[in-house]
Amino acid sequence: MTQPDLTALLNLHDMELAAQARMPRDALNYYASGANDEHTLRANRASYAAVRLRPRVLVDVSQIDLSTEVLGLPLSFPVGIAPCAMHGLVHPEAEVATARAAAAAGTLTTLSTMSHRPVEEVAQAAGGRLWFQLYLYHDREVSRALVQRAEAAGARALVLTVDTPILGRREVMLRTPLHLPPDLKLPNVGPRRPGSEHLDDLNYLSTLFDRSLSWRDLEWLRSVTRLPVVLKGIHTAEDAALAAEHGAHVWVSNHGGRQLDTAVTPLEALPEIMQAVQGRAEIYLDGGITRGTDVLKALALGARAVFLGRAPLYGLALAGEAGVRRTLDLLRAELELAMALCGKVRLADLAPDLLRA
Ligand SMILES: Cc1cc2nc3c(=O)[nH]c(=O)nc-3n(C[C@H](O)[C@H](O)[C@H](O)COP(=O)(O)O)c2cc1C
Ligand SMILES: CCCCC(=O)C(=O)O
Repeated sequence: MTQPDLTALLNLHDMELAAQARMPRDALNYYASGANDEHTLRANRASYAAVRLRPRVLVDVSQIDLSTEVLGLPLSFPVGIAPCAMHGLVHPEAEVATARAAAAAGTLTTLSTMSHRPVEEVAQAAGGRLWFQLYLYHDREVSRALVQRAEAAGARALVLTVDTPILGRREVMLRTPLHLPPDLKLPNVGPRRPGSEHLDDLNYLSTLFDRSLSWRDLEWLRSVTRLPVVLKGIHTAEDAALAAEHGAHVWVSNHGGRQLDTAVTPLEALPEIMQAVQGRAEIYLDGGITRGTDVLKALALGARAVFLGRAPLYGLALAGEAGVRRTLDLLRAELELAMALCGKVRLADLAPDLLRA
């Protein structure tokens, strides 16, 4: 297929529609779907639109600084890439292209355990701008080896996903199951189905995850790594407080509406979480971000940075590294414009008073 004219795609919605028109049906279903009735999937996006801004005027906005830091890593703007499985379904360079684009944009990628490229190769492409997402296996020795590989490769944090003891019920995928190409291996995944040459389906993969995972296992994780730990999939003040007590950072997320349908949206959950954590941990957020004003609202409520799940995948499907770069550049430009129109010149100026109560 010919390369699309990226300059004609003016925003992340345009990118999404253009990508969807080119993607194989089963991959599209896998990327786009949410759980059950997809209420949370839709609500994630709608919750940004429902919040109104209170812009200030007559502020000198001739210089706008979008830079920040996450766990000590400087970012050129507060938007990173969330871990998504299997980038190879839509582009041969897979996670390597995504990591290169993020690094070139001065931000970071979170590599999924379920990636098509090995963590060592992606770490090299990411030039140090890499976090590693962990699904914990029943077999702790397999997980220990994976954690140590990620650490040795140069990942700067471990993102333990805590909202997926069992895969959510994505009914679109039950109707059209994802065909996992046997030639695409998952090089960070340990055990294979006995007697099988390849990892055949998502539900089988999810049976490798340890459903008994609990707060106690954080001690174990600490015993095998010195990297900072971020818990991804926190929805409540109670769990955010526990995360902080366990010395972990907090990634507010409902897994892009793919796990528990009708779960609270990240923007709704953020205020109680900020209140509970009281600065003891860094707070990030993902889910439904497609506009610069979405980023602005999450930061105004206290998130240090936000992450994109599906949007970079659509960029990747369209044009590999250049497509992911376009996704990030569009959002950066929108954020800068939104800051200017709100009379804000640095991220530290963003506070809840920017939003109508
Ligand atoms: C196709 C796909 C695969 C995903 N794979 C993972 C994964 O392997 N690990 C994980 O923690 N989250 C995974 N997620 C969830 C994302 O990290 C993120 O939480 C979510 O996509 C954010 O919502 P957004 O897509 O609306 O930006 C996946 C999401 C999608 C869409
Ligand atoms: C078993 C793979 C899970 C990947 C994932 O987290 C998702 O599809 O949302």
